[in-house]
Amino acid sequence: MSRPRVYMARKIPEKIWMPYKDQWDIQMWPYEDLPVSRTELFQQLKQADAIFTTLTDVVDQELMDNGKHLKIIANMAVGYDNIDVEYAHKKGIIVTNTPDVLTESTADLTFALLLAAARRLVEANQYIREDKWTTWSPLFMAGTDVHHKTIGIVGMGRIGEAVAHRAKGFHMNVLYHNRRRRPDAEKRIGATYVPFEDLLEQSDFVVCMTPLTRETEGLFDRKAFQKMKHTAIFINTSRGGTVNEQDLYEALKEGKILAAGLDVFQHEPIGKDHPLLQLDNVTALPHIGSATKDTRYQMMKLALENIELVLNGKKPKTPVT
Ligand SMILES: NC(=O)C1=CN([C@@H]2O[C@H](COP(=O)(O)OP(=O)(O)OC[C@H]3O[C@@H](n4cnc5c(N)ncnc54)[C@H](OP(=O)(O)O)[C@@H]3O)[C@@H](O)[C@H]2O)C=CC1
Ligand SMILES: O=CC(=O)O
Repeated sequence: MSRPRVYMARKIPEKIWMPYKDQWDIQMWPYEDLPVSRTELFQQLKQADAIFTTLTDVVDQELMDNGKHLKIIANMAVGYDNIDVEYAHKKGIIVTNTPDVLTESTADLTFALLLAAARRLVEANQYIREDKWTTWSPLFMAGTDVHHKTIGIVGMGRIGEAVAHRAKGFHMNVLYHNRRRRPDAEKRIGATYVPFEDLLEQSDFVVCMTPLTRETEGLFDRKAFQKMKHTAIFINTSRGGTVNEQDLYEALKEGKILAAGLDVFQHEPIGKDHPLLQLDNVTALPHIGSATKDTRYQMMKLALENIELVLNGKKPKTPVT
């Protein structure tokens, strides 16, 4: 009997896929630091029973129509906005993601970014490297306090709640907004549910932690930034598409808000000429929310476990429904 064909759209360490090498006919894109080309993915899909994707791989109708044997798309990410899930389901293709295993690492990074933006860590580091440090002075690199301030989390899901736990450690007042209230999380954390506009008006730190959907696309626009305090700091570790970047640029430039910490951008990767990088009050990271070795290995393993289950006719651990 022929082995199922599994296409890995990104090179991952051998130790992760080795356990499957006798069960599957594994084909792999040969580069770790370069996304698979669309042409290659299109070709590979003709024969693949399963594909392992990352968030850089757009899997749309045209590609799926080419996947005559395709049973599962296993995305190595909790977000799945790169995949047309509705169409996959119509065709009976299972889509899986990697929730939970990355929650704590992403919350750590989100809070680190919040601290870095508030206390101007990157700017200060750059200052010393450029040999500009001459003396201590009373308001030199003076930032914003985090402790005892109000944090507003838009998207109080798995990662949002983990961020809230960290905020509590800093004695912060936690507000949140979701489409649905979460009384369980309110009790666990001591968080308060508020309408979106109230969250914007009352928060010292506004953190976006929603998935990118039709509803959240461009959620943070001129109107939203205008509602925020002039002293507010905006943090985004969800997806760049939730923000209108032109509006954010103007809000930061005109002092409508104080600063931003961004791990994600509308079109990634961005280059050094990106308008937001011209502003000192932006702390920017290259989409590294879940980037610890342990977490990334767990994400890869979970994606492969999902493939194994589906190819063996079983339910995957973490299906996207
Ligand atoms: N920067 C990085 O490297 C990483 C980024 N991410 C991003 O973080 C996102 C969240 O992950 P995770 O916490 O696991 O996901 P969850 O699904 O657990 O949480 C998402 C939350 O967003 C809320 N939400 C959805 N739509 C809206 C809306 N229109 N308005 C307000 N709230 C909304 C949901 O509540 P409700 O349905 O009630 O509205 C839910 O509570 C991922 O989708 C991904 O895009 C994740 C990991 C790493
Ligand atoms: O952005 C990362 C993810 O897992 O989603």
